[in-house]
Amino acid sequence: MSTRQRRPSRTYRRPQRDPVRILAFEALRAVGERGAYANLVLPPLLARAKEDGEFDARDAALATELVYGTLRRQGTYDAVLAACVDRPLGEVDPPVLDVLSLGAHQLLGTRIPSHAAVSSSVELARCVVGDGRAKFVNAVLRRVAAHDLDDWLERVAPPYDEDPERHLALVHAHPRWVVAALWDALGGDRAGIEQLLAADNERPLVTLAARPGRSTVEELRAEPGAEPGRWSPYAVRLTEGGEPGALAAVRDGRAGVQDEGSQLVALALANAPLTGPDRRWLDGCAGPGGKAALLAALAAERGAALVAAERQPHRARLVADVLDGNPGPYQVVVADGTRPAWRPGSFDRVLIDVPCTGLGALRRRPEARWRRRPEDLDGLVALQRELLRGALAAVRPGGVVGYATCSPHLAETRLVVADVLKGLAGEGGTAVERIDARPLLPGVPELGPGPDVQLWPHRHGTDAMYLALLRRTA
Ligand SMILES: C[S@@+](CC[C@H](N)C(=O)[O-])C[C@H]1O[C@@H](n2cnc3c(N)ncnc32)[C@H](O)[C@@H]1O
Repeated sequence: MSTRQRRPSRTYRRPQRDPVRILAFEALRAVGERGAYANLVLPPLLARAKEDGEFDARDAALATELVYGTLRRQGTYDAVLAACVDRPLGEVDPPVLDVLSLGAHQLLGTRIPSHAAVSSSVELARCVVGDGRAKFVNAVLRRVAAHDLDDWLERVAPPYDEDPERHLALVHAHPRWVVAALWDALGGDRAGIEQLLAADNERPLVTLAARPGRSTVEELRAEPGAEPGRWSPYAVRLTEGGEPGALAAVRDGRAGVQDEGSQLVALALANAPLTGPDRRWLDGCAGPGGKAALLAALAAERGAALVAAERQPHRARLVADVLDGNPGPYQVVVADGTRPAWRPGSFDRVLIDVPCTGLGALRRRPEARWRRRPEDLDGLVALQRELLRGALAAVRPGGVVGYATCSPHLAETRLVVADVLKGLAGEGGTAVERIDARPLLPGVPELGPGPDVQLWPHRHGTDAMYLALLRRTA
């Protein structure tokens, strides 16, 4: 018999499974690995967790905050993590990096106590990437936990006076090129751009639009915490959150979830002065159909009909769903606005809400700022010009076109309009005059020098929508 004493083996402890953090990790993986959108990935994951009885409302709120916060501040957390990892972050396995980012957010962006943030991240790592890498996660997050966010920003961001754009990029978690583009569009001093960048990091209230003739603001205000919007007569803001999809009016399509900026764009186009008949309206980039639904309802009140055109068949189907039940005539068509399926001069009013970088809607798409590249602009701007030319061909002389983007990037807003108008002037055919859009957004202050309008999250509480109104004169 051996006389050797056996060392007591360390008893293996199973990792603690935390459904909230596992779900947040799954959502981050879907966004990072499959290019999914957090606002689309998260709701079905949350619904399943609730159905399985794993989640209550507080768990859902925490999971949402962890996913949105981690994605939104990714650039800042990457800079902090890079200072705590002894190899380039690109060499860290993406799932491990997701665990680290989630941990960094809990440590630096929430009130979760440091010990709980580290230990829950280590347990998560044990569940999803294994015990070996959990040790690495533990070591890195302990380094992160040594400082608070302000301390870290002083360490990783250059002083403002040395490099203002990089400073703001790290402090407010935006890519540098986005800071530069937003600042160009906004103009002004440091205070304005800081307010805008900070507003981009706030989750907006859910806003509903009561579609005229189908539901009323009074009906929607019966919801707990519902308040009238700030600018649109059809808007209701849900100040206590909740699930808008559960509301009967939203479920039946009589109301929709729609930012007030989008409502204002549709309203301004609908109210822009024109000469001659006002019966045929076109939404040339209609999918998924938010503005088309408001326009179709307004058109119905005035005895006009809306054609809603969309190039992608699956998005055209979404438009058809949204318009179903509209009280007046409408048609949904799959059509490419650069090669119109209608005769020139067919419409009295045309909205062209073009595909864009979406830099005006960063509040609701937390990952978008990191995914977009400045190179994306080339293709988008070329398409935007083509679509605006197509819209001007589609409207009859005397009719109006609204050119809208949910980006304030000057290359997508003023420069597109200026380029197209310059081109038309050289051609000597179609003639266009600009309409001052500002009086068509009554009561809304600080819309810019005109004649176009630019809304801003920090000034108006809306997405940064842009609208130029053009009337064909020949
Ligand atoms: C910014 S979204 C429009 C949002 C929509 N107006 C709303 O309020 O729900 C732009 C839409 O234009 C569509 N699109 C892109 N290229 C197009 C084209 N050449 N012709 C028509 N639609 C196009 C995209 O598929 C996308 O659905």
